Amino acid sequence: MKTDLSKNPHTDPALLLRYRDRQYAADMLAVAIGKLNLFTWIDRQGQVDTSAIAAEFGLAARPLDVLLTLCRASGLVRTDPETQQHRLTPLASEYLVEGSPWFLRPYYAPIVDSAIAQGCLQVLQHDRPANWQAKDDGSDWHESMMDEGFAKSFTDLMNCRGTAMGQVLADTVAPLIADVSHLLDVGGGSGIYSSTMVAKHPHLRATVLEQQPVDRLARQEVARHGLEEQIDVITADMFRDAWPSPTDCVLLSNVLHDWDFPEIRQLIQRASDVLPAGGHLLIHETFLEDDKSGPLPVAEYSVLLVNITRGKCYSAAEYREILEQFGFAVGPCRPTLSDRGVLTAKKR
Ligand SMILES: C[S@@+](CC[C@H](N)C(=O)[O-])C[C@H]1O[C@@H](n2cnc3c(N)ncnc32)[C@H](O)[C@@H]1O
Repeated sequence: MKTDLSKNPHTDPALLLRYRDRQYAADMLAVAIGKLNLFTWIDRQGQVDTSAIAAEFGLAARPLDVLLTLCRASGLVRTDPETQQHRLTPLASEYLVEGSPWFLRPYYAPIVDSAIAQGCLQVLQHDRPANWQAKDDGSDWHESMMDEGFAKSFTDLMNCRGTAMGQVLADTVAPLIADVSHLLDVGGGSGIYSSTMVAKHPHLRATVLEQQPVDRLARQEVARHGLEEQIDVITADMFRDAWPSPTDCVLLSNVLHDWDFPEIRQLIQRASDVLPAGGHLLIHETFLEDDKSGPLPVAEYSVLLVNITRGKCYSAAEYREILEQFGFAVGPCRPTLSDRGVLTAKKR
């Protein structure tokens, strides 16, 4: 059935997405409390920096950053902005330190050995994404996306989320899109963001760049919306193949959070290479606050991402630093819908 993509919802589905997006956070906390006894150790030290925690528990940098972000956002740890030393808050001191009369470790015992908690511990120690929802074949999300059945189900997941979000994104960037003629939607999934953008801004043309087998799903969806004249879908590897040009606006929607810093730099460099001076880059994501003390829903979502992908949630400040290195003048980060936002940058 064809959807009117120019029609926005009247409500924000944030609560519904948060239930799903926070699914791994409780188990990650259970590991910190029940397996590592992290808070008792920090209490005994008084204050510690990240490298001391990594060395004591043998934890990898990417997942440890996600865990500490969750602890800050949950009001359990405070990090001094000058020294980057971590200390417990009174909440953690009272309830998460062995010897306290109010110690809550037994409360987490039922989930400390759950499949998700075991995955969290593996990721913390080995920096390897566990499998997607304990899939039997042990594939991580990136490998699973090559499988036709998994790719269909996950693309459906992103597509249903993207319909409302794409409409709001298209409105949020409307002043900027007025001067854009061709959008390149890299890792565009079902093409829903190109579709909503074109539906709202009929002067616009778009290209969705996707890998197999998602490219076929994108073609089907674009056809279902009757937008084949305005949107084409090309099959390419975003890291290896040339990005199509000319384009005056690149969209990276929910793509960078799948990757670690080397891949993020590579994708931003490729965007910089393909854009003319004055061209735009739109990063549509869940952004952490610059000091990584929240927001809690984004810190919780980051736990899910670190478990299933090679990425996590980043702050706008982290993206800003890379964007400036690759010749972008970075604009504001504007909220869109459901804890998401868009960071805009203009090629100098
Ligand atoms: C998290 S999804 C985001 C989809 C869509 N942009 C959205 O916001 O819903 C990431 C997408 O990147 C695609 N992708 C991953 N690696 C890729 C590669 N090497 N080349 C092209 N696309 C890739 C995946 O197939 C997937 O559709």
